[in-house]
Amino acid sequence: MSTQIKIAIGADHAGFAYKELLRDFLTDYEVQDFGTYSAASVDYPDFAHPVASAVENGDFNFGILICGSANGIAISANKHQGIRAAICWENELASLARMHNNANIICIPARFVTENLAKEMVITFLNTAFEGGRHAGRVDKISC
Ligand SMILES: O=C(CO)[C@H](O)[C@H](O)[C@H](O)COP(=O)(O)O
Repeated sequence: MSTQIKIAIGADHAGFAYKELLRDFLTDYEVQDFGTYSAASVDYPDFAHPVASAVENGDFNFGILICGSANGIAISANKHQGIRAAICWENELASLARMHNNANIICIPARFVTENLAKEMVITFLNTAFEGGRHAGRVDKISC
């Protein structure tokens, strides 16, 4: 059952509409909204860091972050030791981010993907397992 999976979601103003959409779409999951709560201009690190911390400390299984390009949120989230945040703009990338990188946050570029693709990528991300094997040692080497 996917109901026990806890997801932290956050966005800046560029990702606000997609954040609202995805939060309401993920009815089978326990989702906590870390903001932003309007389309007013904000700074993406103010939302990326709380989501990353919440995943890093184990309170949430996965994070979803959304901004315009996804670069700012990914750069911010990946400052956290326990975070592997992957920018995805095709469904296969969402799958590979889990299978090969054991990514725990999906970063979505709202200005470059459709709403339907964002939904599809999130479902793929949440339902794809890490393959381990040859990828496990590589993932272990990421931390420095
Ligand atoms: O990654 C980003 C910044 O590095 C995001 O795309 C932001 O959403 C973007 O920079 C916001 O731009 P705006 O012109 O202030 O709307």
